[in-house]
Amino acid sequence: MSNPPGPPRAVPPRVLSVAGSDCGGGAGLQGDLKTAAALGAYGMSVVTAVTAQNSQGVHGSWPLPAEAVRAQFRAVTDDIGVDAVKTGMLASAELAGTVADLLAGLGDRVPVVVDPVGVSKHGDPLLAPDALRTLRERLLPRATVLTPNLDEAGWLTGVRVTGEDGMREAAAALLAYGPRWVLVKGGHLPGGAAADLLTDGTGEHWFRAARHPNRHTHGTGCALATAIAVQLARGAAVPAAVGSAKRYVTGAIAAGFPLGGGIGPVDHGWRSR
Ligand SMILES: Nc1ncnc2c1ncn2[C@@H]1O[C@H](COP(=O)(O)OP(=O)(O)O)[C@@H](O)[C@H]1O
Ligand SMILES: Cc1ncc(COP(=O)(O)O)c(N)n1
Repeated sequence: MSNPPGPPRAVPPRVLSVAGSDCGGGAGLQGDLKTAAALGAYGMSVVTAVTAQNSQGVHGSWPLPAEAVRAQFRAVTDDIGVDAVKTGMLASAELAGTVADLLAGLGDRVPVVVDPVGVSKHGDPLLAPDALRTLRERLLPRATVLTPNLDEAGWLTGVRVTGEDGMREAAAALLAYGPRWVLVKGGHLPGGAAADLLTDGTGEHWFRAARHPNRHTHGTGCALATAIAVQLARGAAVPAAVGSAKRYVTGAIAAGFPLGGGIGPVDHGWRSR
């Protein structure tokens, strides 16, 4: 016996994460899918690389063939469709170029949040050094929002950021590569506040939260970027999307918990506990 047809169901915003797999579940595509689910979106993933990592560090990393990345992307976009994309770990110059090509095929309508992941919280590399140029020249121009932390802003621009003036200088240098907006994350600056600067070159928006002493911050940047993508997928303007994502990640950091013997994960599901 089949169910009688009901009213059409609302479809949640569709968010695609193009990222590395973190088997430990805190960052990468696992963190992205948890974030999307926590915020009521439908998450999908294109795996760029498999990593073996946990709270103590990254113990191995295996990029996928470009063909596998293309096939995953096409499987999603040809059938299911996407309302926003988030990119994270891209592993190599070849994969960064492949992803840039795929995004170009998507057209300009779909917002793209580019998190230029370079190293893990433990300092382990997640991107080959020769990928920098491809990232800068091919990915950054397609970004609706680019979300570097201070180290990433430093290696993308050569600006050493040690304070809020340096964040402004790095943001201006990054805008020259073509992203529509830049969010320089000040999470690693010393001081009592975790302050992030959002700009499109016409003004500044500062997002400040009290710095939480919790050391369990694995996955902060991934959660923030995906939460921005979720709000953009819903049609929010960029400043509103970042404000909402900042509130989400601040709560997730405050609730981060000790799993493993090192840096534990943020709590993606904090709002439902
Ligand atoms: N201890 C903390 N307390 C509150 N917010 C933080 C803390 N650490 C980082 N953040 C915030 O988390 C977000 C991610 O930033 P960050 O940790 O710098 O990124 P990444 O994970 O890329 O290194 C930013 O909004 C930043 O301000
Ligand atoms: C697959 C993958 N992507 C991104 C990060 C960065 O997250 P964090 O900076 O919290 O280590 C990571 N560790 N692993």
